[in-house]
Amino acid sequence: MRVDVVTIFPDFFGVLDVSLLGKARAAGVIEIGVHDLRAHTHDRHRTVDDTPYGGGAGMVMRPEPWGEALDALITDQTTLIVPSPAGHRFTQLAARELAGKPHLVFACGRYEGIDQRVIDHYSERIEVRELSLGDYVLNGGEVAAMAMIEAVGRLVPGVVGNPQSLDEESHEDGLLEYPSYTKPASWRGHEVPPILLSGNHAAITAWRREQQLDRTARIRPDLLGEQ
Ligand SMILES: Nc1cc(-c2ccc3ccn(Cc4ccc(CN5CCCCC5)cc4)c3c2)n[nH]1
Repeated sequence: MRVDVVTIFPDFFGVLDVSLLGKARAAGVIEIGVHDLRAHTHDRHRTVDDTPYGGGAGMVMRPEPWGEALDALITDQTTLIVPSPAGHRFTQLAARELAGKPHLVFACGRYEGIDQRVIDHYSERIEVRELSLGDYVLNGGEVAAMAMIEAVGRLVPGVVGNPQSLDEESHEDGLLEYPSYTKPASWRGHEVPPILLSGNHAAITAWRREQQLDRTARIRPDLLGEQ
């Protein structure tokens, strides 16, 4: 898989070299390119924003630099992802879908967002997904893109050491995960649930499923309704 990111803060993505994805990059499983949007401006002040038509607070990102930057990256194999507070909710299902794509390009906006015509233009040519990380407003798309790149990247075969662990984690089966414990068996008066020390794997599996259902009902009843 190849991932390209366009942003006015390219240094923000330096951390990808040290995280789990750093190993994936080194292994050649994932290629990540980070591109400075300002390299596609041609005025003295390298302007990427301007005032909104129709008035309103803040500034909007100009379409021309985006068009030049994205034209240099996009092919018919590309899925363009535009983080946005007004996007579809990014979920584990979306992460799984995106993990199967050959090429992702993340357009990280700032200010009050990107001129809508950029999304409209590329939607005529390739798959474009406006995706929200959650119901809160960030200052730009970079944090959202970083989260999405990590959630997607870890699902790409060869990135995570133990693929089975991916099957047992939260949201993979639509439920929250069961609680986990490790040594010591007793810690500050807190004991590990005895079932987990029993060696009875059928009973342990049943207990873990019950914990998933109980936790999901308590903490995320919406997930049960959506199933
Ligand atoms: N899940 C999530 C993703 C983001 C996200 C993603 C990308 C960008 C690019 C810019 N921002 C900041 C911002 C601030 C305020 C608004 C609202 N404003 C209302 C009036 C009309 C204009 C727009 C929109 C964008 C971004 C924020 N936040 N949260």
